[in-house]
Amino acid sequence: MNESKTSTDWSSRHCVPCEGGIDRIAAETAKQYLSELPNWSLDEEGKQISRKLNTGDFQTAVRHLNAITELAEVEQHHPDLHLTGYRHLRIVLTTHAIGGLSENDFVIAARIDQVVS
Ligand SMILES: C[C@H](O)[C@H](O)[C@H]1CNC2=NC(N)=NC(=O)C2=N1
Repeated sequence: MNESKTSTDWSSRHCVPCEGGIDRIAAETAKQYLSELPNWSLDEEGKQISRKLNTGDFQTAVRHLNAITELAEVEQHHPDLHLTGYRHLRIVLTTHAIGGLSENDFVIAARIDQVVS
C-alpha cells in the first residue's frame, strides 16, 4: 500500500469557469498543494502563487510566454506575465474573480510546468 499522501495530479485536470461564488483556498491548504508543485511559491498574503523562470535568452523567454498565453486561452484562466531583464520570466497566478487562490491556479501552474519544461 502506498502510504504517501494522495496526489492531486493537477496536470491531468482542467480549469473550470469561475465568475466568483466560491471560497478562496486557505494558505495552509495552498501550502499542501504546493508540495506537489515545487517550482511555485506562495506569497506572504496567501493570495497568489508565482514561479520565476530564468531562460537563457530573450527569444526563449518570448517562446515560453507565447506557449503560456496559448495555454491560458485554452484553459480560460490567465496569469500575470512579467518579462524583465530580457530573459527573466515571472509568472503570477491568482483568481481575480475571488481575490485569491482557486484550484484553477494550481491546475494551470502544473500545466505551465509542462509547457516550459
Ligand atoms: C469565465 C472565466 O472562467 C472567467 O472570466 C475567467 C477568465 N480568466 C481568469 N483568469 C484569472 N486569473 N482569474 C479569473 O478570475 C479569471 N476569470
